[in-house]
Amino acid sequence: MIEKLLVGTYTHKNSEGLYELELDTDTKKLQNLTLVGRSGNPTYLVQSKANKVYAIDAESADGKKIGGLKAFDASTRPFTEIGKYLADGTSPAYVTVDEARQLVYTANYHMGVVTVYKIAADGTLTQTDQAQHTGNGPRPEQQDGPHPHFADLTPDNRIVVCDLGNDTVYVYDVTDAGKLTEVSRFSCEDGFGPRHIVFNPETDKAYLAGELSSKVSVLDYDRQTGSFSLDQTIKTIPDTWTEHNGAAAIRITSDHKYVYVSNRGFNSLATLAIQSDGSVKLIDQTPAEGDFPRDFNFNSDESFIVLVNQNTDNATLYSRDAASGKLTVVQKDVQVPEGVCVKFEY
Ligand SMILES: O=C1O[C@H](COP(=O)(O)O)[C@@H](O)[C@H](O)[C@H]1O
Repeated sequence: MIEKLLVGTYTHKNSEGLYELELDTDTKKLQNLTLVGRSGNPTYLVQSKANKVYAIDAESADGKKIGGLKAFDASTRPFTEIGKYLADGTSPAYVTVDEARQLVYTANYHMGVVTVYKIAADGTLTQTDQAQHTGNGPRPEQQDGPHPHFADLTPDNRIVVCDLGNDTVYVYDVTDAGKLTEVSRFSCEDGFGPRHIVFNPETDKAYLAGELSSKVSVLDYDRQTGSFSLDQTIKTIPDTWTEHNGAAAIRITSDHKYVYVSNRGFNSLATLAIQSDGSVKLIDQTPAEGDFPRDFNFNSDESFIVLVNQNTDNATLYSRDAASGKLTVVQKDVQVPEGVCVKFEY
């Protein structure tokens, strides 16, 4: 069977935007890398059920940076651009679609804002709200101000935002019209650097990746109050690793047995087994087969993982044993320029 996936990239070197790759699950091979959409630094992307793709876009006008989103109709090859939503300043780091409310959320790391857009019937966007974060953290270089890195849905359809810059996880209510109201704030330990979060919607346990600390915290999400409390925190790298590491993507399997985290520095995928009480145990580290694995994702039945290494311009394909969680490298050195986001297509 052929499954298709989209790769978001930086366009600092040889990349020109958004790429499509095929995974042949019979031959266990990634193949046919194709440029499908031109965009500046499309570091994150999302495909809607209506087959539109919203990707980060960074451009410049009159020598100044402008950043935001590009919208594409993904039913053609290459994609057809249907809209561009740019504002002064640096581009966001994350984008997602809220299908139920027909909204799009972005988290802008550099500008410290969360932005909401309404999706029109033709897939184009209109901005409906923006929340400006404030504050900072103890690490002067990376926590000089607020840096929202992630904005996505909770299991009960609120919005959770991970702010790496001020060590805070925010929960917002959102109306169908796309207006935000803050519900709660969870403070991480100093210097944790919350980056991305995933949930088990059956237990309302949340697994929060800390980029700056190379840690995962297990949180309890309370639907009554829309707030988090802390259960457990563990490292995603060995205590003996003293060089730089930044935890990046975190993904949970649909059977809620395993969480995987990419380690940029200690170039690996950490496998965390979820115990019966929802806590996690670090059981394995599988080499990334490249440098700076910023993102990875599962194919449809989660028997494979595709990972992209930003600095070595390559993707690695793993087969995954669902029972043990074990990953086996089946292909490496697949050329993908400056890959930073991996999304399998519907
Ligand atoms: O993971 C990271 O993301 C931030 C935000 O990405 P950007 O493309 O919006 O700059 C990045 O600055 C940081 O270096 C990196 O570790």
